[in-house]
Amino acid sequence: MTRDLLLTQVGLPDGTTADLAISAGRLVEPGDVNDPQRVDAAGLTALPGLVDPHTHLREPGREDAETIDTGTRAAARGGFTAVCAMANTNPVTDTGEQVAWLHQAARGASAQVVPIGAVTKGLKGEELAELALMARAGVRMFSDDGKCVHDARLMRRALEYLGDVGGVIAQHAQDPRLAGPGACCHEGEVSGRLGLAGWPAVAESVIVARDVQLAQLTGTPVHVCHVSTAETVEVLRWAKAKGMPVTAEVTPHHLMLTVAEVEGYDPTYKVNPPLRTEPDLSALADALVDGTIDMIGTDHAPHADHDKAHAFSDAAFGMLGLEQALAVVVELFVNTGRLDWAGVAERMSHAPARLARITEQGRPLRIGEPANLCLVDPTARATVDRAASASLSRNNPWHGRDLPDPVVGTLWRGEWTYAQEGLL
Ligand SMILES: NC(=O)N[C@@H](CC(=O)O)C(=O)O
Ligand SMILES: [Zn+2]
Ligand SMILES: [Zn+2]
Repeated sequence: MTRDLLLTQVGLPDGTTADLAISAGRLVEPGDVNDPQRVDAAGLTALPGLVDPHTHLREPGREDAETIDTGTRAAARGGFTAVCAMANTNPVTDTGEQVAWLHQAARGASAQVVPIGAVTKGLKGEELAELALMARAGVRMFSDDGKCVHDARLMRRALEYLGDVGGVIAQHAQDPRLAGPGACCHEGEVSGRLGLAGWPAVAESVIVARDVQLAQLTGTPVHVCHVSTAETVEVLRWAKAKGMPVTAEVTPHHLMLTVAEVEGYDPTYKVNPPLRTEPDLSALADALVDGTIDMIGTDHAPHADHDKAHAFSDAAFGMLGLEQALAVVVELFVNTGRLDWAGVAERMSHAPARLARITEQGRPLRIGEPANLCLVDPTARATVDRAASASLSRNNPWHGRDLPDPVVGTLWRGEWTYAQEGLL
């Protein structure tokens, strides 16, 4: 049994200050703790534990890039108490057995691991995976992420099946014909000048426009992964105004970095979908603030050096995300006054927990609730050092940048999964 805990004078998302007491993994009345460990939290803010709707853990199959252990330690370092694990592992999470394996393998991890099931067998886009058996094993979110479910008929059938189990499909929206083979850079002036195959914005928004209508038709919700363009924001705004069942996420990198990063041909900045333009970034930011985009998804995509250290066109797609996600959100939205802490908690904890139907996460910090929280120092800053990461991989797009360094501690079920030196 871990020791009781008392966090004194901690700021809460609603702007008030209180003492938070924790016993047996739950928030309790401050009078109900016994000989607690005391932490002076004056000046710090407590957020509900962050929930990532989109993480690549790489285990099983690519344990040289990330494992459940290292990936969830990176999550804890970033303030996350739950991560939804994408299905594009080897083997793919496309059966009930594979879901059960992941639940078992994640015992002892530093955060809750929520398996996402594949929509199609082997992510091949040809026949449906064992949706009902995975649902029986507890899966509610399904995705072929890395690949788009591009066959409209298959997408419709998957949505029809999932209606009965209360599921949702998270779509990697990329028309494979419009973003043809080799497409690796936002189609525009930069791709032309650098001689890189273009990935046009419209390849994303046409799939989103189709999917929101399939969601409407079937009544089963669609979630749009890593929204990257102003055109997609327009489609989402229209779909939500019509009451179509759709949610969407945006990554920290699509909010802060533009295609200009690609000028140096550094494969660290090769990601799917590609980094876009300033007008896209401002449309994405406005959409996150006004609720058109519901939440942050990190798309934490670790890759070993030997998969990244190639010519830009040959390198793997993806970048790390868990450890600096909150830092980027603080810099862009809290420090500019565009979101308060309650707004951050909604977009990085409550909304993703609702999406993934994780009942014990994304809860308000109230007596009786599970003690999942992240302690934040709103003023701390640091220069990011990719070597200091808990991840096994080093493809960190924030390396060398001066950013907020907000997370000082993370508690999952009342236990410290991360605590900055000197906190305890
Ligand atoms: N985002 C990426 O560039 N890569 C992801 C797949 C994905 O999210 O599409 C990966 O698995 O590496
Ligand atoms: Zn994707
Ligand atoms: Zn992904």
